Amino acid sequence: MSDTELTVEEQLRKAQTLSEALPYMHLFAGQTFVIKYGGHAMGDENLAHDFARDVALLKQVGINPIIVHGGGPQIGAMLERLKIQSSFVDGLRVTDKETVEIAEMVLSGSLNKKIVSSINSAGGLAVGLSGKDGNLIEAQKLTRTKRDPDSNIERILDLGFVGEPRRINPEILENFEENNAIPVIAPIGIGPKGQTYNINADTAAGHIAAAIGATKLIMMTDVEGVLDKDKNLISRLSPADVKRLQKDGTIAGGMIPKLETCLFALEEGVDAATILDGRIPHVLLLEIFTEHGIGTMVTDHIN
Ligand SMILES: Nc1ncnc2c1ncn2[C@@H]1O[C@H](COP(=O)(O)OP(=O)(O)O)[C@@H](O)[C@H]1O
Ligand SMILES: CC(=O)N[C@@H](CCC(=O)OP(=O)(O)O)C(=O)O
Repeated sequence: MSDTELTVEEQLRKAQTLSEALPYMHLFAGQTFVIKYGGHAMGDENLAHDFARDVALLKQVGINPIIVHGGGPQIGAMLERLKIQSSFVDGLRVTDKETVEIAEMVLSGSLNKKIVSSINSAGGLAVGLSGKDGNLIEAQKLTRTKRDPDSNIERILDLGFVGEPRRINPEILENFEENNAIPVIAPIGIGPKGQTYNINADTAAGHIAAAIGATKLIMMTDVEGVLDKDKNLISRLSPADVKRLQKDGTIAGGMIPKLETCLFALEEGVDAATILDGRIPHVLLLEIFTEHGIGTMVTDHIN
């Protein structure tokens, strides 16, 4: 519908919404937000288009958005096409030599470029890179342990080429900021011997947010936010709440690395970490520029 077809009330409401955004624009100008764009959130063409426009808008109003993207479902589809089996432990893909090659190809290749070109078509200046570029994400093999409930013995799980960031070198991102560019980062890390590591995108986003002193970490996924046992949305969580939900099994699968990352980011000085429903059109704008945020906010400041 064009603006001329709107009633006066509808036009006024539009103007009001824009005007309400002004204090947030002032508040956030010059701040850096790390936005994790999940593989599930990027499935729908219209939503992907909205996302790209929102990111371009953030940059236009003086916020510095840094995009870290996932692509779990897209890696899964490629593995299936190639008839390669895949399994997950606590939301992390067990990654052998063949799988890490596919993960890198999908994440740093077509998927990264799709997001870049979509933001550029929306008027932004996006540049794609992986954690290997500029040594952005130096990684090491992730070690995960699990306690056997029967024997109470702690076992080391071998997840193959799953990495965790060891050191983030954010200098390359500063160059992007100086040139008004929006970095779009694929979560692939480089090991000490040049190995390629597959890093969970939430984990990569959290480490990048911590290393650059981001104000906010925003994670876009395919659920409303964190749900309780009765499937009701939990709007705010303290770190202690997260630990309790983890212990009683309310959170599982992909929500585990997401919330672990939120806790890590808060400990490292990020103000707030928010999990948002990427299925809602323009969810980023709603979260950032309106009084009532949506989704689940993990924060130390519970009032
Ligand atoms: N308590 C919970 N609340 C919400 N989602 C949960 C919860 N526990 C497990 N999940 C699962 O976590 C998923 C989100 O993680 P994931 O699939 O890795 O998303 P993404 O690809 O966006 O990173 C949800 O789709 C849901 O299946
Ligand atoms: C180690 C690990 O699990 N890596 C992930 C990387 C992509 C990712 O995290 O994508 P989403 O955010 O869309 O889930 C994977 O292979 O699926």
